[in-house]
Amino acid sequence: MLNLCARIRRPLLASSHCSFRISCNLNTSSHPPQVPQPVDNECNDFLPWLRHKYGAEFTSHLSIGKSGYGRSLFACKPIQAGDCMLKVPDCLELTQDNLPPKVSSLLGKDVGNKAKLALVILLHQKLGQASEWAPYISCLPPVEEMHNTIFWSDEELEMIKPSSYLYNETLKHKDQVEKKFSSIQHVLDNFPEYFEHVTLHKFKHAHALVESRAWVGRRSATLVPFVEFFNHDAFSKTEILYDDSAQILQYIASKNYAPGDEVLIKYGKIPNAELLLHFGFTIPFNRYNMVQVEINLPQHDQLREMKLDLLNKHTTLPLKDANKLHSRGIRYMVKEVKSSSGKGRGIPQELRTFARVVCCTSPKELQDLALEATQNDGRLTRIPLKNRARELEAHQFLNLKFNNMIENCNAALESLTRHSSLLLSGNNTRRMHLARDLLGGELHILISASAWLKNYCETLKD
Ligand SMILES: C[S@@+](CC[C@H](N)C(=O)[O-])C[C@H]1O[C@@H](n2cnc3c(N)ncnc32)[C@H](O)[C@@H]1O
Repeated sequence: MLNLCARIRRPLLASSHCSFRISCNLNTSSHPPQVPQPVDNECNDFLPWLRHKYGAEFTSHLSIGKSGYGRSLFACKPIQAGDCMLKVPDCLELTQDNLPPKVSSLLGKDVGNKAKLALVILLHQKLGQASEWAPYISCLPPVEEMHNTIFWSDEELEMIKPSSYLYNETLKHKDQVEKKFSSIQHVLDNFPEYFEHVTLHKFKHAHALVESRAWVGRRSATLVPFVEFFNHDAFSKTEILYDDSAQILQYIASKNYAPGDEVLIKYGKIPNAELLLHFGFTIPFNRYNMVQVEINLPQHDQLREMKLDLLNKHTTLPLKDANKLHSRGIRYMVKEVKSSSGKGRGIPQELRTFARVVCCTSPKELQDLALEATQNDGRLTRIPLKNRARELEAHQFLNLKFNNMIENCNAALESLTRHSSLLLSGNNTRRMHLARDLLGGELHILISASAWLKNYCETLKD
């Protein structure tokens, strides 16, 4: 997996799950909502079920309604900053432990938490009204309402091709889910009473439900009815704390809410590519966006081996496996560069190092770089190349790369605009907007990086 994924490895909703004691002023008396909530008739059975199962106080501060993001949680009475809006005991979780032991025992060690939780969903779907979780299971969105890129057709995926990270991750993800399905096939066959008619398509749906709704529990992935109706706001400061001794998750308001206000939480610092992959949505002007830049050492470069060797010895890049570089190039994640004349934060130092090495034309230059690295902290080209012409060339090389990406992105966005009138189905239109949001965000980053590089090159010409 790329760094991007590793860093925010919580496609399951990020829970703080920290050991923390806090005194809460959760009022345990049951109040009916003081203001009408946006109506959600499909949840008619769910709230009474929830209150019956977990007590009326569970929903004393928040209630379910409809928002522009699907179902959402709304304040049903005034909430002050610092109030505990919701207390969730461990017992409210649906986990892999809900699989019958005879099913679990047949699952191989290679079957992960998410696949197991997907099986839990499938099992309860099959049980229908006989399942004690039926009111909750029936509230889960159907596949037609999900836009995670794993569900996009080849044609739809073409729209996001210039976003090489998302495009490649989607293909990888599809492949992984298919492999997971193969690894549980024998279990599905063995227990038709639970899993009859479970197809790859149904498994993908259940798996995507887990990815977009489950929390990383202390032991495994967990689904938490009601809690999963929190939608994402990158600016939300709602605190999520875990009281170890009481084994209760607590949601602490960071601001005041009036009855009827939508209450959102922050899933994490998630760029649009990840939001689209795991949750099926994007946010405009997402400040966590990143673009993947993929570059390679030209095959015809006579100094290629020497350059590879140098990069392997003196960088902390994903260069450990030089074969990877041979075949696929190196991938860097680039963020927005805030100021075209500032320090260039956002263009990774390693990317500039790579460009400086690529542009060397003699063994002597490479040896000098190696010497400089050993004389300093062991890392390559921490300072600009002494040879200004070469420094200029390296950054022009990079800028060329960025400009090509800008062109591709622009062309894709133009094509989306041109074809928008031809797209008739609802999903297509929605996905086209998502693709536009994604590419628009990436274009913004590429332009900012290119502006910085252009400016830097100008300073070298002075
Ligand atoms: C954990 S669920 C939240 C409840 C969900 N809205 C529902 O109707 O069940 C996550 C899903 O909600 C939607 N969602 C959450 N935050 C969103 C946002 N800021 N913009 C658009 N969709 C959002 C996405 O479909 C996402 O996969």
